[in-house]
Amino acid sequence: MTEIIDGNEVAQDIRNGLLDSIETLTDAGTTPCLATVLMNDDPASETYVSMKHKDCEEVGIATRDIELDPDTPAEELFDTIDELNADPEVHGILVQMPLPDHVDEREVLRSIDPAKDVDGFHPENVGRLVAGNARYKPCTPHGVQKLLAAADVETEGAEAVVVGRSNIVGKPMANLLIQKDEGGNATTTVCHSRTDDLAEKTRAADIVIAAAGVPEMITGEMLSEGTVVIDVGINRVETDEGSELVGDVDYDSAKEKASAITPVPGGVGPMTRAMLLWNTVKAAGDVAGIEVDLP
Ligand SMILES: Nc1nc2c(c(=O)[nH]1)N[C@@H](CN(C=O)c1ccc(C(=O)N[C@@H](CCC(=O)O)C(=O)O)cc1)CN2
Repeated sequence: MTEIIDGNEVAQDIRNGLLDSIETLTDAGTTPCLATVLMNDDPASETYVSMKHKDCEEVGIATRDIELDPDTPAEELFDTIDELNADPEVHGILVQMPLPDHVDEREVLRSIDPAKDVDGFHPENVGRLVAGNARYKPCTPHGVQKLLAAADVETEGAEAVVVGRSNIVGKPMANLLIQKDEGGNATTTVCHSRTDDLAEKTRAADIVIAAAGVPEMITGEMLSEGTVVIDVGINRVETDEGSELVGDVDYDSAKEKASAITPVPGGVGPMTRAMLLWNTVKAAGDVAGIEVDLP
């Protein structure tokens, strides 16, 4: 029987597990607060940002919602970030990706105060992660670790294959998997568009994490019996019946081989949002000097 790892359920557990810490912080005068900056008019990004606000509202995290027209000069975005950096009531800042072409994404990430960088994308935070001293684990890979733990998947000693080498998912995911921590100690291979014989690599894996951004590219015949399959892809594709969300895994054929698999939607996506709340509560705890209990 293949286990379907329910991301909505695990994310709800994470949100519930944050409630006491949020209450403690709020009672001590530090209500955790997340500021989001949206500078694109992609409907998917708008959906993600509004879901993040709804999640915050559900658990008692305050929010600031900043929307900039995609044509806004980059300087205005930097001024906005400077203001949020200086605002003592804001603990976490998230600039929704992607950004318009005229804005240098790296410069934007560098301009966020690393202590408020709840995405974990600032070079200082990337460096800390790689060095095994993470301040904030990036939300999607951290969410994947929580999903694996919820499904009792042992990473220690496992052969893990990460398909994709993005800065948001592939690279930090591989880094977390090789750390000497819980959810790490895996023998990890990173595959990408130049990998020779991808199927050979995925067939040798105990855990496959698909994060290539290519709809349904990992099929059942690329997997061995009993593989754990985590699908990070979120691709909107047009079908005869209209548009549909699919992952980077061909769910039906992969499910035939997998011992456990995440669906899309309802797998990794909700966890990305839950771990953002986690990082925001951590950020507020650090500011308040209160050691919060994190689930
Ligand atoms: N600053 C950031 N930008 C982006 C990130 C990020 O981590 N930080 N990741 C992705 C998108 N993303 C977060 O913003 C994200 C994607 C999907 C979901 C989600 O909940 N998906 C649902 C389905 C939602 C739907 O119906 O469309 C699911 O999978 O069940 C949340 C966050 C790019 N940008």
